[in-house]
Amino acid sequence: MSSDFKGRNQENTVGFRFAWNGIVWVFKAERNFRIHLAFALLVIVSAFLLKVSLWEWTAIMIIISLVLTLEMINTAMERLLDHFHPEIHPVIGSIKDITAGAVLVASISSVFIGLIIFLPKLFAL
Ligand SMILES: Nc1ncnc2c1ncn2[C@@H]1O[C@H](COP(=O)(O)OP(=O)(O)OP(=O)(O)O)[C@@H](O)[C@H]1O
Repeated sequence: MSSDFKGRNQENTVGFRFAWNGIVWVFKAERNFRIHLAFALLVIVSAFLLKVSLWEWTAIMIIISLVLTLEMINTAMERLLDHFHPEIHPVIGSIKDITAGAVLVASISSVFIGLIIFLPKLFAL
């Protein structure tokens, strides 16, 4: 194995560790993230039990990752704004409202996707 390859491999491992630390940080700090994650796990277990199709799995995984990703970006944005501009300002308020709104849009979509996939299966039980 070339030293260049080993070096790059090590860099990737370290980069992955930093990214993992970011996920752990949000998990510890953000109650909303923990709530979304708990719902995601519930949905994944239900999907296994109700034997959803491949396409239904795809929709579930896409919407779960979208909600969690947006929650992380929302948290990062809040920290960034609080760090660089701790004072009250309408523009800061609107940016925070917009990123929180993005999480809400994805969360509402996730509820609709959940109803579309799970309701017919629950009625068929
Ligand atoms: N510096 C500010 N200037 C103006 N409005 C602000 C400011 N900071 C927060 N706000 C308003 O308060 C709301 C909540 O902001 P905050 O930073 O407390 O988020 P949060 O309640 O921790 O959100 P989350 O529950 O997503 O973590 C924002 O959406 C915004 O409307």
